[in-house]
Amino acid sequence: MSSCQSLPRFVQLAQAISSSATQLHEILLAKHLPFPTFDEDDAFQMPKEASKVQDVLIDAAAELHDLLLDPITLIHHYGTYINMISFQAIARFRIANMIPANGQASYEEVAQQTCFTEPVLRRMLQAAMAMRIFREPEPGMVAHTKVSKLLTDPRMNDWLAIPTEEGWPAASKTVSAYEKWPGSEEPNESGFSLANNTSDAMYNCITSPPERAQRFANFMRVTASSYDYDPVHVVNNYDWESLGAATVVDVGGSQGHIAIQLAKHFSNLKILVQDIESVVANADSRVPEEFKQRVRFEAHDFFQPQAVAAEVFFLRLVLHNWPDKYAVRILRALIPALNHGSRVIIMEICMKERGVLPLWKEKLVRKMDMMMGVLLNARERTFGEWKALLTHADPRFILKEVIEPQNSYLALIDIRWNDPQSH
Ligand SMILES: C[S@@+](CC[C@H](N)C(=O)[O-])C[C@H]1O[C@@H](n2cnc3c(N)ncnc32)[C@H](O)[C@@H]1O
Repeated sequence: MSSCQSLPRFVQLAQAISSSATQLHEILLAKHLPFPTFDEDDAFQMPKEASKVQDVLIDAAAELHDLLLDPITLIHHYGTYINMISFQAIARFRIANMIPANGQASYEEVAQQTCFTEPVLRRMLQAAMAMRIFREPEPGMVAHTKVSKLLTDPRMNDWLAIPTEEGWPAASKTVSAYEKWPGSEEPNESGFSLANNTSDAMYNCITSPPERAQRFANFMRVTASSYDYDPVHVVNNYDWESLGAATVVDVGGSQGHIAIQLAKHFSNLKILVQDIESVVANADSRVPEEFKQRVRFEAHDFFQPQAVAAEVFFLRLVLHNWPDKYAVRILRALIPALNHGSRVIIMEICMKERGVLPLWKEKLVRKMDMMMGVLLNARERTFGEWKALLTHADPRFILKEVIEPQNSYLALIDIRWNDPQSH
C-alpha cells in the first residue's frame, strides 16, 4: 500500500482488498479448492499458504467497514451485548436442531418448541441472520447457513452456551469486581464470582450440577480442537527427539491428549500426566494400548512440592488461569524436583505489543486475555511479563528461547534451571 500514499485511505484499502482477493482466487484455483460461501454444506477451508493474504483481506475489509461508519454507529457496532440475546436463545433451546438439514422450518414451528411467541422468536432469529446465523429462504421460513449448521453438533451448541450462560453474566460484573477488589490476586475475586454470588473460584463452582460441568467440558473440547490449539504444534515445534530417553511430566495435563501425541511421535519419551484426582481417575482408559507403558497418570496438586524426577516439566495452558501470586507458587513447587539443566517448558499465549499481529488476530488474543480476567481474575502475559514472573518465582529459572509456531497463538517458552549446586 506504500506506493499509493497520496490516495485516500479508503481507496488504498479497496485496492488492497482487490489485489489480495485476486491472489486468494489464484491460490484456490491452483489447488482446486472450493471458494468460500455461507451455504450450509460449504466445504471451504483456508489453505495455510493463504494465511498472509487472509490477514490482509480481513484487516483491510474490517478497516474499510469501520472507516466508513460514523463514531456513534461504530460504538454501536462493537457493543455486542445485544447479539448475546439471540446467541443465548439459540443455545439454550438448541434451535439449530429444529431446522432440518437442507430443508426449512417456519418461524411458527420453531417458536412452538421454545418459550417464545412467534413474533419474539422471529425477531431473535432475524437478528441472528444479520450475523449469518440461519437464513430466510422465503418469507416466514428458516434454513441453515454453514454457521447455524455447525451448531447442530451438541458440543458446538455447548460451546455457544458457555459465553452466553457463563461468560455474559460474568462479563457484566467484571468492572464492578475490579472496583470492589482493586489489585486483587485472588481467583475468586472476579466478575464470575460476583455474577454467581460465590466465594468459590470458577473451576470449583462450575463442577455442579453435572450438566453444567458437562457443558463446560464440551466448551473446552471444542476450543482445544481448533487448529491453534492442536497438539501438532507441541510435536512439531520442539526438538523432543534430542532429549533421548527422557521423562516428561505434563503438569495439569488433563486426560493426556498432549501426552498421547508425544508418545506417538517420540518412542523414547515417557510421559507422566499430573492433574487433579477427578480428572485423571479414568484417564488411562483413553490411552491406546500401544502407549500405556509410556503414558501414565498421577493425581497431583500442582501447588504441592513436585516429587517426580524428570528431564522436562511441561505446563500448557496452566499458568494463564492463575494470577501472578498463584502462578509463582506453581513454578516454585517444581523446584524440589529440578536439577541443574532441567527443562521447564511453558506453552501459552505470549502477548505482543499492539499492532504486531494482524488486527483480527489481535482482537481474538485480547478477548482471551479479557476472558481470563472475567472468569478467573487471571490474564495472558507478554514476553516481558513471562520473564518477570520467572525471575520473581526464582532467578534460577533462565528463559532460553521463545518458539512461536506458525498458525498457533501458543508459544513454547523454553526454560532451564540454572543451579550447579543441584544434582
Ligand atoms: C486449561 S486446562 C489445560 C489442560 C492441558 N494442559 C492442555 O493444554 O489442554 C488446565 C488444567 O489444570 C488442571 N488443574 C487445575 N487445578 C489444578 C491443581 N491444583 N493441580 C493440578 N492440576 C490442576 C485442570 O484440571 C486442567 O486440566
